[in-house]
Amino acid sequence: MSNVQDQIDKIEAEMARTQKNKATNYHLGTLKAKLAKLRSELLNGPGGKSAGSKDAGRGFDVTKSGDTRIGLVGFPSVGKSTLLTTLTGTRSEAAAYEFTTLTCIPGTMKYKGARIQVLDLPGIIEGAAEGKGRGRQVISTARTCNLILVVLDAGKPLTHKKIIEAELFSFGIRINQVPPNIKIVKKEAGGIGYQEMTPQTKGMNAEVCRMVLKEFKISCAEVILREDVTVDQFIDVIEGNRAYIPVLYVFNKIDSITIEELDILDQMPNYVPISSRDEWNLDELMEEIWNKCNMLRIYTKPKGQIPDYDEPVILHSAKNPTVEEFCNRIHKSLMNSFSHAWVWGRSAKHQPQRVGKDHELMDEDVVQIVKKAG
Ligand SMILES: Nc1nc2c(ncn2[C@@H]2O[C@H](COP(=O)(O)OP(=O)(O)OP(=O)(O)O)[C@@H](O)[C@H]2O)c(=O)[nH]1
Repeated sequence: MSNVQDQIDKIEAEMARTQKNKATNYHLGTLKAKLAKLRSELLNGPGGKSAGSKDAGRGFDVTKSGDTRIGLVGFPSVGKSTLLTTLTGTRSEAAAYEFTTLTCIPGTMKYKGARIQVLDLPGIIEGAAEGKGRGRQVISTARTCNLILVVLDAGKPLTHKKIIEAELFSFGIRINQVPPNIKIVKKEAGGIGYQEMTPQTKGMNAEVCRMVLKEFKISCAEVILREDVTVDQFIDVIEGNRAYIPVLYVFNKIDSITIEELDILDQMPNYVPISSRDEWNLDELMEEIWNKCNMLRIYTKPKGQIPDYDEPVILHSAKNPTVEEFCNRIHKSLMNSFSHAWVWGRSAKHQPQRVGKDHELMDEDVVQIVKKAG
């Protein structure tokens, strides 16, 4: 373990020493590939690619207890525990049991009918300070979060933000990014085919592509870059086990800074100022959490009954989910007996509208599933 960490430190030091210019571009690409491989090894064990790969394609993922899971990350004493208690009230014993081995402290809150599980992920930054011993389970739990709140002390230097971002990056977590539009098809023969659909301005070219692929022992593949990407993004697609998670920066303790200081912080994207001690601005925080998680509420309506408005089915998606995705969220086998559905709400052209499995739902629609006869 420490041996791998030593190698990582060495490469990071070499990269810091290397001046960035055209001549060193290829070398830096190779170093980045080496670094990515070592980080994977540190996370998953030698040769292992498994730990994170299962959740890489999360879309309508169902979390264990609750509809949505959010994780709190921050340096000691920034106010994570205070925030967790303010948001979730008393801690749930049942949920605590689930995580005894993780040293994650969970709580649950309800917002707009969704049960949101909030986890404190303490190991992450302590691990960063020591440079080793990051709890692997805490990291894999962080990777399953629908949203990460980076909690910062508004009175402390912004370098803390950078350190946390670097940590999350090294765990294979990509914050506030979408997966890059790159296609890589491995082949048996024929060498490397390289195509740019858009001119590359961030360091990619045919030679860098070839050298990075070589590091990953890929000698035959078709590569198509459909957008302007960085070498890091290219490596992300080769490794294929990245978790793309939205992040909100929560600046706590704004009760102890001046209005002028607050104005400066205000320029930052994805940021919410709060005081968890004085309970300032928590409404905005909840609304931002809701928006960032891309949650949709779909109400179910059993035949002949009024819809269940207390317990919506929660779906996560940046785009509108289909009726089929809704059914799969309720039960894996439901589609086998699906005939059609009745939909009331914003997605329906008339109320109700009879729809098939491909109909796209909108927030707060009401759906009644009709099963096949027999
Ligand atoms: N002024 C002010 N102090 C706060 C606020 N929130 C928390 N604190 C104080 O900050 C200190 C640390 O708060 P905690 O909630 O224990 O912080 P933590 O991030 O959980 O700390 P660790 O458990 O060490 O990781 C406590 O003394 C809190 O009373 C706030 O909004 N304003």
